[in-house]
Amino acid sequence: MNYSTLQISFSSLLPLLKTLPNCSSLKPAIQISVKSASRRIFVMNSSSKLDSRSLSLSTCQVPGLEPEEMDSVVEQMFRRYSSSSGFKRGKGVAIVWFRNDLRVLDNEALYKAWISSEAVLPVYCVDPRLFGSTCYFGFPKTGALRAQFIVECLADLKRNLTKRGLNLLIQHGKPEEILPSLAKALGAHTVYAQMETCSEELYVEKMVSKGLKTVVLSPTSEKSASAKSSAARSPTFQLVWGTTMYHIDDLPFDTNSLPDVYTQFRRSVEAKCEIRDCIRLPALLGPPPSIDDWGSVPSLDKLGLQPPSVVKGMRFIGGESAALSRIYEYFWKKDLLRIYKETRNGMLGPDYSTKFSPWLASGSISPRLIHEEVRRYERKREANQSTYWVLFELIWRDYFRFLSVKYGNSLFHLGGPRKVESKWSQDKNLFESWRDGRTGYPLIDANMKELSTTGFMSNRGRQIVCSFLVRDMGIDWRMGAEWFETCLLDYDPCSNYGNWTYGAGVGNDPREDRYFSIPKQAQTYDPEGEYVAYWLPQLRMLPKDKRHFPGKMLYFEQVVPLKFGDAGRPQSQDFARRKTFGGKQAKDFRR
Ligand SMILES: Cc1cc2nc3c(=O)[nH]c(=O)nc-3n(C[C@H](O)[C@H](O)[C@H](O)COP(=O)(O)OP(=O)(O)OC[C@H]3O[C@@H](n4cnc5c(N)ncnc54)[C@H](O)[C@@H]3O)c2cc1C
Repeated sequence: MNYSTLQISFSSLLPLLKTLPNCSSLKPAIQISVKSASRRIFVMNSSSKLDSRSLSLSTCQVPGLEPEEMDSVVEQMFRRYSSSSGFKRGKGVAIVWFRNDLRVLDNEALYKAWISSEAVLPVYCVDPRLFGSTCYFGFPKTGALRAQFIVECLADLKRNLTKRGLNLLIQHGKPEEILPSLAKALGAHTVYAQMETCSEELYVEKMVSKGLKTVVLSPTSEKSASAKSSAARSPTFQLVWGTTMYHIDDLPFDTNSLPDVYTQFRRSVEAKCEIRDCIRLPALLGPPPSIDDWGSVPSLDKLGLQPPSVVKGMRFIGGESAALSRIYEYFWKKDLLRIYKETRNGMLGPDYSTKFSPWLASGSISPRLIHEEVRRYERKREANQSTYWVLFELIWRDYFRFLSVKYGNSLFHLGGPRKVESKWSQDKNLFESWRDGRTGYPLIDANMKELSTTGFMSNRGRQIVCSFLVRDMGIDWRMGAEWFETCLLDYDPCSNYGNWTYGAGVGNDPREDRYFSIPKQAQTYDPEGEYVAYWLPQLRMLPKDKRHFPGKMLYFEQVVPLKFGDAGRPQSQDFARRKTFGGKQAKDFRR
């Protein structure tokens, strides 16, 4: 029997849908999988037991809500996280430069811009450098899947700002050229933005700040906030902290003395800091200054990328509306928060973990809003280890962000924060077999195929493929980290490079140096081989206990002949490293 997946784009369906009643609020990215033999529409139900015979067909949308349900969730959430009280406002025009904070709710930069002015101009710059190449190995800096996700985030941000009486100006080019010229044209007194911590982003901030200093605002300009002052001045550049759950100013230590052990960090912040409430803005923020051309959300073609299509696995929808809907779906509708701690190490389907990371990385949702929702859930339903554990994981995210402040560029260097000297290979063939999912180890290959097909991989999968690349293959960990940078929807420099340095044993904490044995991981986390059979259909015909060890007959020859000892460790930990060492070392020039 032949199966096929039929992907129907929204634009091709739109003329037809418009003729139907009650379809005015349909959203893009509707994906329908059709089982061609029976014409039965198959939509993967994440909470049902996954049947690997049908799994080759299934694509599921995250969040899995219907458009009407999503609209009503977003409306409710916007009401809950907005303020009804009056605010005293400033004068003139302020600009908000959106970067990795593509949201309206709990956005302090937007709040400060609004409160300090009579008119706010929200701006996003499509910076060509984000679509260049990675630093050492020249992979695409932003792969098509993440680009698509960001484009959807921008479309949603524009919609949500418009609903609040504002709009989003989208311009193509470098922020250091766009923002000063906008500030000059509008006489804006301040440019607000969310603060970043890694050097590529800091470099752009520095250039923006330099550019703004060259702008001279006329003291008599009515648009200027300080019209009363007689001295000519430049627009101010104000950076606002906003990426973490705990605010950097509330930490009980200076970031230079951040504990090097996660547990010490966590215990200390839990005991001594409060998580701030979300910032609440009124429902109406407009009108914005008058702009002739607001620009449009870029197409993937315009970014020089092929539009991707997710034919299997999870298809994440970008934007704040989708993020709020996912919280509702995961916490309230499916009640999965209650069991997160037991399910979080899964690998298959949308519901074993929250899947918040792509929205957190793009800033479509703030961790503080997730925190408030967890507390609300605890009050309304129950507090248990699972509700706590989501916060526990978000503290890991905070920790990697603060570590990037403490350790700076060493996070990207071969020796990592501890400047560990070890020899790595850059064997192209080995690396490509890992990247393309051709190592001959189903658990590795399935995970790598999921990554390139969907832009997502579970935390369990990430730890396993990282360990395999660096410990079994002995490959330069930065090759893996840069490939993740290309592919991940949730790519975040701090979490990505922080986790890779841990995986490679060069992180700040020497005790975080773990080897993941493939047989043991397979037995514990995919005992029936469902996950590998989903991504590698050729394994489906095998009995479940053979799917992880198919031998050469059905599968690629294994590229690294591991000799597993009793504990599932290779007999010599340095086996692969010695065998493959000899590749050219990359020059350590990153960032
Ligand atoms: C090699 C490697 C690379 C990684 N690269 C990234 C990355 O670029 N961006 C990214 O967001 N995460 C990264 N992670 C962390 C983690 O794998 C993902 O955050 C998680 O899988 C996302 O799925 P989720 O949202 O369902 O997580 P959940 O299990 O539901 O956790 C909730 C949230 O906690 C945070 N979190 C959980 N685990 C971690 C962790 N180990 N480090 C930092 N934050 C964590 C995430 O924000 C996540 O959304 C990486 C992990 C490894 C081992």
